[in-house]
Amino acid sequence: MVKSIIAPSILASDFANLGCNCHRMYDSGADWLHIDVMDGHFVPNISMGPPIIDSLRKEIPRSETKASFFDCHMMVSEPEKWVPEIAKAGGDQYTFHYESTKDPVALVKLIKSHGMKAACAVKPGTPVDVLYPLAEDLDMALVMTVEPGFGGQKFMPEMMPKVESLRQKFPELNIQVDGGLGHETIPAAAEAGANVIVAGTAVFKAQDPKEMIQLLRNAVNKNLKSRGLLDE
Ligand SMILES: O=C(CO)[C@H](O)[C@H](O)COP(=O)(O)O
Repeated sequence: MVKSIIAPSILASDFANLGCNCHRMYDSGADWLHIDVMDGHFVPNISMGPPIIDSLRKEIPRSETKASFFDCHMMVSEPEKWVPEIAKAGGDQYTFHYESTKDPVALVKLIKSHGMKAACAVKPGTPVDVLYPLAEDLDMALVMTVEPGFGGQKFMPEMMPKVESLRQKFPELNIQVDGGLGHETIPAAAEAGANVIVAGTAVFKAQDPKEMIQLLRNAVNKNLKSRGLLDE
């Protein structure tokens, strides 16, 4: 069984008011915060790193009763290098790109040995079957629905067969989609079986983030229910 998980991407936040905006997301019903770490090498953009995660963790301590999960999407070369620092800064999940490592199995072990959940992402040009041998050991698979590097891009519906194949093969796996998700594109992602939705622009720029988060959740729950997979 799986749950709907809505993870606003803080890349779309006003960085001058980051802490405040993150509280607003959790207060609006977000389950996770999606934290995009970019190194200017694996992707053509630089965003944020361990010092910002550390500050956010001080602002949003881990809690049994309130949402506080930090989902760190590592768009970096040499992902092995940053595992200890992200763990120390307060990351809960470490998503590396399949394309960025020679030894994904060893990397999954390293991430888990640092007390984090391990997830693996594929870029649009990477076939999803590279994830199949890893899936049993992963806490989540991420199917990118834009080329990684920038927020506000157009959703790629042609990635949906990847999501559907993963859901067919691994019914209980957390399957995340990231890039261009919002009210027009959520039906396709939900129908394909995605249960973890990253949305930056759609949620942060919404007049009512709470309403947007609920809209995304409703679409996911409807599909999971129809598959008999919804963890209520
Ligand atoms: O990983 C990312 C970019 O590489 C972002 O998380 C993603 O693009 C979300 O932003 P938006 O919802 O605005 O498309």
